[in-house]
This record gives sequence, C-alpha cells and structure tokens, in this order.
Amino acid sequence: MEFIEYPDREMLMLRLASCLQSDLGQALRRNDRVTFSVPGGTTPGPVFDILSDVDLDWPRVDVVLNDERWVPEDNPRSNTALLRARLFQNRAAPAGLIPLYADTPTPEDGLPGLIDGVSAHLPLDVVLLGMGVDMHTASLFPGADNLTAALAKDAPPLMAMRADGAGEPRITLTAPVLRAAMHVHILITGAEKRAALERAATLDPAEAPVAAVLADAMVHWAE
Ligand SMILES: O=C1O[C@H](COP(=O)(O)O)[C@@H](O)[C@H](O)[C@H]1O
Repeated sequence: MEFIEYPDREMLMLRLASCLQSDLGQALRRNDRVTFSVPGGTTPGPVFDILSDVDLDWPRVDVVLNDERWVPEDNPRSNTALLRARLFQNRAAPAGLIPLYADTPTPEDGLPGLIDGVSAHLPLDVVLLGMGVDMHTASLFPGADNLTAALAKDAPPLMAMRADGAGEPRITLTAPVLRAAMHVHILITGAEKRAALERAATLDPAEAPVAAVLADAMVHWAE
C-alpha cells in the first residue's frame, strides 16, 4: 500500500483527478475500451467534478460503480444519480454507464442481468474506491450476510449484500474483481477515516473488508 497525504482536500481532489486521468489515458493507449469503477457516497463528488472536464477519449470509457444501494435513481441515496449529476457531465458526458441497478424488488432478482453486463467489461482497468469509518469499501461491510463469499478467490463479479448499518440492500463488486484491476486508488478524508484505515491494515478482511484491496492500492488522504 502506498499512502499519499495532501495539504488539503482541494489539492487532494486535483491531484487524484490527475492520477486517474493518467491511468485512464495509459489504459486507453493499450485498449479499444477501458473500464473505470468508481465509488458512491459523500466523498467523491469533487473529484468527479474535476474529472468530468479532463481531456480523455471519454466515449471509449465505460464507468461502473463499485456498489449500488437498491434504490431507484430518484432516491437521494442512489449512487447512480450521483454519477449522472457529477461525473457524466461536460467532456465526460459521452462515457458509457454499466448499470448496477435494475427496477426489480430485490437485488437478487436483478443480479443475473447485471452480472452479464459487468462481466463483458472485465477486468477493470482503473478502480477508485471509498471507505466508511466502519472499514467497509464498495458494499463489503463488516458482518454482512455474503461477506465471506464476496471475499473468496472464486467469488462471482457481483453479489447482493445486506448488513446492519448499510441501510437498504446493496449490490457490490466483489474483492477478487476489485483486486484484479490494473490500478487501485482509495480516496479518504478526515482523521477518523485515516485511523480506521491504519487499523484495517492490521486486520483480516473478514473484520475489516477494505484490507482485501490494500496490498496494491494507492491511498489518497487529506484532513
Ligand atoms: O455506502 C457507501 O459508502 C462508501 C463510503 O461513503 P462516504 O459517504 O463515507 O464517502 C462508498 O465508498 C460506497 O460507494 C457507498 O455506497
């Protein structure tokens, strides 16, 4: 794991966007299309704003969330809605969206179709992850019902997940798919998340799921 500390959040978002642009550009030089996986939640909005205006061949970039809450896009907790509002704008408007939500009552009902969609775009080229103070990343939550299966080497690319503290049911990319990416970045802010990450690095992924993706990750942090 490489840990990069920035003087403030503005610098963090600018430098991270530049790293992602460089990784995506490198992948675009090698492949016809590239797959970029991004987090939802409250932290990544500013880096999406910057990225949406960087010079990249966006029509050749397919974006997939790390995870989605099982809510429709008109729900304020929809990660897909965040993507549409903050990333699929400006120069990035023509990027492709690989959906992680279907209008079905449960994630299990929608899963087969979503797995087909994601599988066609693997391996992921560039992954940006977030992390909660409980050390979850994507929707790999401590104590989640399907956590053991989602951490296994032979996990399917996507799984449904339910956990105390997760709110609604979720769908998530699994640990082997995230780890197989060419570039893995983790974006965290604040002292509490830094302490949680340092603790996670000493724990097993069964207790601290973010530990499953730390080995080759570049962690970007500012207070
Ligand atoms: O629920 C989620 O939480 C994590 C962390 O979110 P944040 O609000 O603390 O930034 C996020 O990475 C994940 O994609 C999201 O679904």
